[in-house]
Amino acid sequence: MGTIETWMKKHSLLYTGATNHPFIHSIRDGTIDLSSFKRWLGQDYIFVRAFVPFVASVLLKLWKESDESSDMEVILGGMAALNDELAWFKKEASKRGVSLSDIVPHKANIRYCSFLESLTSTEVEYTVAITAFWAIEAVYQDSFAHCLEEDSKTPAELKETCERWGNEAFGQYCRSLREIAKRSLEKAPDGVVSKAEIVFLRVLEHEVEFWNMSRGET
Ligand SMILES: Cc1ncc(CNC=O)c(N)n1
Repeated sequence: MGTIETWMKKHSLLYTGATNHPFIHSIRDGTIDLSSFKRWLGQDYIFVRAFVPFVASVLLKLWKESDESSDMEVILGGMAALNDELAWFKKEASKRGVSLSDIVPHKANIRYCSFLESLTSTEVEYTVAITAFWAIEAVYQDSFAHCLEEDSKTPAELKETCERWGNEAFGQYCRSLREIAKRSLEKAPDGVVSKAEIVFLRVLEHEVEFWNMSRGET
């Protein structure tokens, strides 16, 4: 059994907590209030701005540490998509009257962004960073895909947001990242695999905190 498959079984409660959070349920059942959505939008814009340099650091580690040449295209493609994503946040914010330049980062967001920054250190192995990258993307894919399911009551004005991360192409991209992480973990020494597992769990915890914050709970 693959390392990631094992982790998913072992930590399924936490993974489900991150991907079936009450914030996501409230989108899925149409009970979300607009203020929560706007809070999430502004905070996520700040997060994505910190995510870009993190992805750049993954590319740098790949170039230095990995011989798997096709991995670069996948990660570079992800980075290019973040360019569109930042433009989308700006458009969406202006449509909803959210001023992105006035957003004050929330504590949970600051903690998550600092965690990302800590992973950019040259001391952190490529295997560990690519595992985090996959987990961060996979949580959004699985979460927002729930909001697009057959029986969901996602409000029409939130469909576009859910499709951004819940669409099939993003799903395929996440499967590619998982495959890259899986192969890297297979070749890594036990100590690095252990570090990657801890980082995987930290990502899930940060994602749960991020949703809590978006609901206005912390
Ligand atoms: C908090 C959080 N986690 C994951 C993502 C998805 N990655 C890039 O958009 C995101 N936007 N925000």
